[in-house]
This record gives sequence, C-alpha cells and structure tokens, in this order.
Amino acid sequence: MREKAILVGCQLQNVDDDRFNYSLDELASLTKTANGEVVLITSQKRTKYHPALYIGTGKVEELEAAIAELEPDVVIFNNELTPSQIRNLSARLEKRVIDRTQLILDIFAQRAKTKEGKLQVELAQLQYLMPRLVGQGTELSRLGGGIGTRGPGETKLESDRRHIRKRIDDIKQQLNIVVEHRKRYRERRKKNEMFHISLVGYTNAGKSTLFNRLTKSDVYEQDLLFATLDPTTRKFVLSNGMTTLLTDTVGFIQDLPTSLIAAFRSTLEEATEADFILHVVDASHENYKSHEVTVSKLLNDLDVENIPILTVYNKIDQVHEDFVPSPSEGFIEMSALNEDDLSKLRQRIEFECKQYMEYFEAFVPAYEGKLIHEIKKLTMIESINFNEESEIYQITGYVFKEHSIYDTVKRYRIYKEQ
Ligand SMILES: Nc1nc2c(ncn2[C@@H]2O[C@H](COP(=O)(O)OP(=O)(O)OP(=O)(O)O)[C@@H](O)[C@H]2O)c(=O)[nH]1
Repeated sequence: MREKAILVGCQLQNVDDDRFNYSLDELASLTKTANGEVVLITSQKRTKYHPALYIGTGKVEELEAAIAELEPDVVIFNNELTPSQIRNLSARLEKRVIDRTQLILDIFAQRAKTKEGKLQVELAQLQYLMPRLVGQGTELSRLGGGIGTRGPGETKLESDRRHIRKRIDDIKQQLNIVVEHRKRYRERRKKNEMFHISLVGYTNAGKSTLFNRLTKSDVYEQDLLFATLDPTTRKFVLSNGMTTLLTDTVGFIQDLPTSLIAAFRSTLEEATEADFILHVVDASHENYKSHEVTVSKLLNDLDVENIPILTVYNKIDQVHEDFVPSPSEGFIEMSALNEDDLSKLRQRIEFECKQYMEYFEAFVPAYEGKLIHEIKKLTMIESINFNEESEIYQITGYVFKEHSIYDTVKRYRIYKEQ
C-alpha cells in the first residue's frame, strides 16, 4: 500500500524559483522512491523559516484544511526541521510529520545491503534522533509539570539516551573494523594489479544499468532514486581481453544533509582509489548541467585530480533539447540501453586507458603457460604470434608501468636475445 503524502516547502528570499521548484520535484521523487503517493504539493515564500512552525500560521491553517480534505498518512517538509518544529507541527496537524532528512534516511534504510551500508544508515539515524530525544525530554517534563511525573520520564529518557550513545559507540567501532577489512581487501586487490574503474554520477543517471550491461550482472536497477547504496565491484572484461574491476557507487544528490554526507563518504572513497572514473550524466534530465556540476564538485572535494575522468552523457536516446556537452572535457554520448553504444564505450575506455600505458613486445616460451595467461589478463594485448620452431610466443600490447606485470613483461622483452 502506498502512503498518501502532502509535501510542504518554504522558499526563502535567497533561493531562486528554479532551484526551489527543483528541490520540490526532487522531494516528490524521493517520496515516490519511499513508496509514497504525493497528493498535494504546497509552498510558501518567507524571509525566514517560522521558528516554531517552519511555515507561517496562516499557511498552517491552510494545511489543516487540506489535510481534512485529502486525509494523507504523512506530511513531509522540504527541509530539516528543528525538534520543536516537528513537535509543534505534529501536535497541530495531528498527522505524522517528517522532514527531508528523515525521508532520505528512510530510503537509505530500505536500500542498505552490505554490513557497512546498514551500519552507516543506523548511525545516521541515531545521530538524527539524539537531539530530538532531548526535545521530547523537555516536553515530558513540561507536560508532567511536577516531580512525580518528570522523574520517571527523565529516568527513562536518560536510559534511552545512554542506550543510544552506547549503540553509537558500538556502531563506530564496528564500522572501523569493516572499513579496515575493506582497506585490506583493496590492498590485496591492488596486488592483483587489476585496473580499477569507478562509476560515479547523480542518482538515477543510469550507473546501475551501465554496470549491469558492462559486467552482465543484475545489481538492483530501477527507475527509483538511490537504487544503489553500497559500492559493488565486479569483473569487467574489455573487448581485447584485459580484465578490469568496475565499481558502482552511491548516487549523488543535491543538498544532501551534512549528517548524511559524513555517513556516506566512505562508500564514495572507493572512487578515489580507482585508476579511471566514468562520470555518468543523465542527458535527458532538464537539470543535467547542475547534476554534472554537483558531482564534479564532490569529486574535487574527494581529491581525485590525478585520476582521469571520462564524462558519459547517458540516455542520449531521450536527450533534452537544451543539451550541450561540456566542451572542455573528454566525453562520450550514449545510451546504456543500446548494445552498439556499449561497445563504443568499451572501445573508448580502452583508448583512454592506453594513454596511460606503455607499449611492449615480449617473447615468452610456450612452457610458461601460466605467465602467458596472466599477461593476457592483465595487459591489453594487440597481437600474439607463435613461432613453432623456437616454441616462443611473441606478444605485443600495452601495460601499466605501475603494475607488477610490467616488470615481468620487461624481463621477457629481451628473451629473444638470450
Ligand atoms: N531511456 C533511457 N533510460 C535509461 C538509460 N540508462 C538507464 N536508464 C533508465 O534510468 C533509470 C535509472 O537507472 P539506474 O541504472 O538505476 O540509475 P543509477 O544511476 O544507478 O541510480 P541510483 O542507484 O539511484 O544512483 C532506469 O529506469 C533505467 O532503465 C538510457 O540510456 N536511456
């Protein structure tokens, strides 16, 4: 059953109409993703948020009338509300009141798959809850109005708080372990010398679709925001046989509450360890430019300037009429749903990778079967010729200098002369 939701926004003077309407659209998409049905979107312009009610008292009355008529299950506010605003609005409207942060947390909670993702969501939820518990405490003591009632209330609250604090410490500790584990796994992977590519991009840009099509796997792919929460890594074999690792990451979102940025940073850190980044942009979206800028900014914050980036303008089959690719950067226009475009992308990745590789020619005796297999897997092979007389393979291709296979290949360059 879809829950009926009324959405409420408040536009401050310094926020222009486009940006404000866009944030309301995004709130509507988020609501849909959380399995809600939007029955009304209403908003108000103000110089500042009403301290007690977020919107003005007149607007609250209007909202009460709309609630009586439309009977929603929940009222969702477009910004993070203060504990007292939530309390006052719940009391006035007699409906469940949630804010944008809670909505995003709810979606994250639904979607978290790995242990790390789940821990991060729980941590963010508890951190959101803590100050709001304090708020309820004041309310309890005021309501009780006396020692007799306040006592037990406060005690319960204190024990709740202690309990939550302890749980937060536990989660942080567990997260350290999980992150350590992932680091070790990453180091091990580094030793395997696989070329690592990360897919990043705004939520709903088509990352999971690309990931699935390129790796032929079936990671959750849906027309919903945040279908992907945890980074997922799979083998991705280029058409010339070189095996790379492809990582799908969490989708970015504009104005993500700060408390959530911290919680999700570590899932994005994978991107910073990649050898190559594919930045996927939904070219059919009217706000594609601002999406692109948001992601580029976040990538800059994550210190990835040394990593080559290819911008992938996706959904070109439904391209927006105002679409113009940024001229300054390397880019490709394509549709993840089109097989020819996928091969074009594969070739383009190969081409881009080659810019960072060195050409080699190696002579490897036929009895080195395992080694030949490794060279095939870890380098970009151009040609293999077998000399029956000498029983030696002549292999040419491209290799990364940073990878240990480079030293091996170098050793066999001079084999002929031995
Ligand atoms: N028309 C069209 N639709 C596409 C294309 N690529 C992806 N889609 C659709 O766009 C929607 C979102 O795709 P996803 O792959 O889930 O997007 P994502 O970037 O992984 O999203 P998050 O997990 O939310 O970050 C899905 O309904 C896809 O089928 C494309 O090239 N053309």
